[in-house]
Amino acid sequence: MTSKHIDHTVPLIRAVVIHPDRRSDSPRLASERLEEAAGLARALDLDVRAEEIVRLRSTTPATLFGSGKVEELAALIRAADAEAVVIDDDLSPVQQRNLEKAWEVKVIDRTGLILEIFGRRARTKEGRLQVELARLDYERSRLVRTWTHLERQRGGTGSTGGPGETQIELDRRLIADRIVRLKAELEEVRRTRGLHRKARKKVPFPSVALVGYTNAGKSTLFNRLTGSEVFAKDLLFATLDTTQRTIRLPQGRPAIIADTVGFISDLPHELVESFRATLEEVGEADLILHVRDIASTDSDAQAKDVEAVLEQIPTPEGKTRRVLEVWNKIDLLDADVREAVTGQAERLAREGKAVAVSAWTGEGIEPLRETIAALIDDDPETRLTLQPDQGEALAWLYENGRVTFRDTDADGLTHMVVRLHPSALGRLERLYPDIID
Ligand SMILES: Nc1nc2c(ncn2[C@@H]2O[C@H](COP(=O)(O)OP(=O)(O)OP(=O)(O)O)[C@@H](O)[C@H]2O)c(=O)[nH]1
Ligand SMILES: [Mg+2]
Repeated sequence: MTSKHIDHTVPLIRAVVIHPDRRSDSPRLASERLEEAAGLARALDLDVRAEEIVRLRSTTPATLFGSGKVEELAALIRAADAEAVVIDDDLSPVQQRNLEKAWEVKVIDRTGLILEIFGRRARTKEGRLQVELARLDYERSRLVRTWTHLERQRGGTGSTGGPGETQIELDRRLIADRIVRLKAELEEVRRTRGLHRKARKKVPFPSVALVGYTNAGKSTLFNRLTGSEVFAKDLLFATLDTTQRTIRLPQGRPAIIADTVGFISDLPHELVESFRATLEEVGEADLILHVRDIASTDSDAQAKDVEAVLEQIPTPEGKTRRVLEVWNKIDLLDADVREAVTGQAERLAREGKAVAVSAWTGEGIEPLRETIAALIDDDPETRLTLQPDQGEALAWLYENGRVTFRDTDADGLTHMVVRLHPSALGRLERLYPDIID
């Protein structure tokens, strides 16, 4: 008899990933999409044994694929000795259950997969609540057992059959109750965070938000710009929670920079909804850095997806949205392509539209910092006159603004022109009202 103490490592769940190719609805290459789906599966620690693209000319309501295809895939699934199948599409609860029955494996669809990944990655209280809410929303509509059940059941007693009617009703009520409680809790967390945000607004620093497709290199760039070590990995949705740091831009000007959750095509609406608060924060940034993996063959389609999400985020009143594209990973490009890309970026950089960098090697980071500084440095100039004894105000101005002119006249009066963020100007008016011309 083997002792259960010998092996503590849980073997990875063996899986097959299937991308139903509908062709008409997306210009993306099916192979790119399949690769991405496999990446998502691996992000959930699945052992991807086989990957398959299935052309879908029409959909079968009961099983998505036609019966011949279902059988064909059954053979593939058996050959791979798979325990789970990922369908890179939305499945109705009925389709999901029928496929599970036909293949005798756990079946998970794209939304379910993304929700599971988010569930594992969430670290902050708000992140966890957001994901939990999104997951309940998804579950409510289908009432199927979630992934975690499968993991718990592994090696267990096996299936006990579908839940009965009363069980489903009970589940439904439990979910509804839980949603109400979660919403209240989330509201409370956000309320306190809202207060924090207001407190932060008093800091006269412009804010920069990093956004982009998952795996584009946001966290790597964040680390490069801030000298910190946020978790960055070749893993889809490595980052879920927003991290903020203060950076010094050229001329010593400070800015707050935020790393955020990545986007993906067909982001489940449940998630967009529950991450609304995070996205709203992005909308409030003075500058959005759209980080793109320029070496990916899917780069343009990814950019369009990100832009589509950005469009849904409201811009606060009186603010114009400013987006700078950061073309990342140029180190991965072949010399000739790279030259063309950097040349194009240089032309766009003059208009403050794009900068080509490698967050990995550091190439292009200095020009990026300068472009960021130039873009957020459009604070109005304020003319000031300081009395000889106002050294404290002088220090304050250097600390909180950018001095563009300073001259002391024969009477000892110091005349200055200082660029000040509106909130800094507000503070200045309260602190030293007499020095503004
Ligand atoms: N070669 C190369 N790899 C890079 C570069 N920037 C990032 N990477 C790699 O790309 C992968 C993803 O990087 P992350 O910084 O985690 O990407 P992210 O956008 O934060 O991803 P999520 O948080 O998952 O949305 C990691 O393996 C990085 O090492 C780059 O400039 N060049
Ligand atoms: Mg990240």
